[in-house]
Amino acid sequence: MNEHRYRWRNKQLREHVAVMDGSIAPSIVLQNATYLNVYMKRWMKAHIWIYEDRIVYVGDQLPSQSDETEYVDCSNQYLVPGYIEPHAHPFQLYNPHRLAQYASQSGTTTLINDNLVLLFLLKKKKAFSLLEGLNDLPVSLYWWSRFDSQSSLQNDEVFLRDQDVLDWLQHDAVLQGGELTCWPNVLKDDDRVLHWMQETKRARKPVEGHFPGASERTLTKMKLLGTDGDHEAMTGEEVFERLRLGYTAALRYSSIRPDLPKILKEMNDLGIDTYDRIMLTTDGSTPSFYEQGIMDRCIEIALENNIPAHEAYSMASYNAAKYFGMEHRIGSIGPGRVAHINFLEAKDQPRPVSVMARGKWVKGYGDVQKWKDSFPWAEHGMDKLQLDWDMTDHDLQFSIPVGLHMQNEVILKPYTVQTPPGQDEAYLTLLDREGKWKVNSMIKGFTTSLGGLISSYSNTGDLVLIGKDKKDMKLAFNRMKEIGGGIVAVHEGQVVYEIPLHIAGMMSDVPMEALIEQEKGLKKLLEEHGYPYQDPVYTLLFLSSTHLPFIRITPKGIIDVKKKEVLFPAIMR
Ligand SMILES: Nc1ncnc2[nH]cnc12
Repeated sequence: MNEHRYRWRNKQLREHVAVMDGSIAPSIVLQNATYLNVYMKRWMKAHIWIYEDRIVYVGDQLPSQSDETEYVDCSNQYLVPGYIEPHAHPFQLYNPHRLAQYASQSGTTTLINDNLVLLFLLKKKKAFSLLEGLNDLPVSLYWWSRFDSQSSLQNDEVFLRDQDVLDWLQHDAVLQGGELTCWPNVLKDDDRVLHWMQETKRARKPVEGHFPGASERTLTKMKLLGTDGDHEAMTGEEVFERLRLGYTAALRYSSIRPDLPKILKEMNDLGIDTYDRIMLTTDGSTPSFYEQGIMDRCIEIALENNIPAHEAYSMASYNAAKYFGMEHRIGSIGPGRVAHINFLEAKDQPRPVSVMARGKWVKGYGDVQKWKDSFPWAEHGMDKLQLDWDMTDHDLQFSIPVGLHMQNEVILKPYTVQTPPGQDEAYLTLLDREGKWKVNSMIKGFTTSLGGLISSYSNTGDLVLIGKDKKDMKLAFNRMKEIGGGIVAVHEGQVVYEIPLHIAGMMSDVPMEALIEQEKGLKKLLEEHGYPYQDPVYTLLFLSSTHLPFIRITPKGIIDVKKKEVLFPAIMR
């Protein structure tokens, strides 16, 4: 474990003190800086000394020793702590490495990431070595430990072994337990998850909820069971309730729920003016949503809604650091913290002109840290998808009378399928990526004309097939298999669009800017074929996710979410 990523060794701590004693020169001195002191909620002036990856001094002294020291005159800039994304899903077609690179350019230099995809794709040992490997970046990547698959698997009971979850919870890179997308089961009788929640608290780490539309009673009961935070408030009222009950509330601005402006207006109308337990999150937005920025964009929206600047910047830094019990390391400009610092031209312009991450320049001033172009995913067991089986016509026989009717990108209601399929109905198949089982149904509201679309990107990593033409659907499968995983669209016998996902069929390894264009192309194609909503990638992700109402297609079969009942089981191929 290269621990220095999560803690400094005694030798390093002694060096930091030696810088103060003047026997070692600091690496960088940020001179005449106006910086946000988040502890006292005020802008102050100081010289800030950096040594390697750490802030070692903030005050009016300059170092006696300074050969090799880089002096930076910050007199006409405003310095704020590096931004923290407290609730990242680093696999929405992008991968953790590319997301971190891209996020750092707009000042988000700490991300707390969902481990769900790692649970599906890697055994624990491999996952932990991936976490170490991802530490080659100057940003701070932390993780959370999931307690459920968020779907209904054939092997649900062995998806998460007790000891594995406990090992995840103990890991230095893991800062929280959850998110609790399985909260109804916990409330009912799932003592395994309840045990893991208690183990999380014993480790002095918070438990994150997932309580959309939850009543006061549910929020209270989940508090009694040990939940600390929730990011699902969609109104000012729902934020008020969470704060009143002692939750930390992350306000969301995401591709599927861009609620932040509305929430802030309603919070202002309700007279909420206590922000210490407020964070901001983009909650795993799909690539093109991030063109407008990440946490910097959330701060900008807060400033536009009259949130005091020192509060807005703290929401995206210090408040998150405190929530995770990490304020000794991240979230502020003070001695001892990791040198994540954003340099602004003005207090009301959160998009930094320069970014320092772990004491290295990653944007703007100085010799900018050159990112390694890509990450050795194959060495970490996440290579291209290799299927050793083929689809047959037998896979495309549809007899189930119940289909999934889209109410929006992600809410699905059951309906009685029509024969022959109606204009806005399409065949829907979920195929096991190992080729063992299949589930056939219909989907209403996804497309009115597209011959075939396949996606190896899904909640469980199994293959989602949608289309109006069975030949096109098979062609899409063959092309996806040929390119080693991805999203492929076929129409009238031709491949009309594809997004390669060469990291285990789930993630792309192209730079974010290119991926954003690829996603835009997919959205345009699907719009031309009658997809009526804004976020098709989320539709593909959540078709098999049982944390959303009302009906899902999952590895176990067609599931009634509320009743947790298998309406039509998966069939072995
Ligand atoms: N619960 C979830 N799982 C995966 N990705 C998500 N993006 C937003 N919520 C998510």
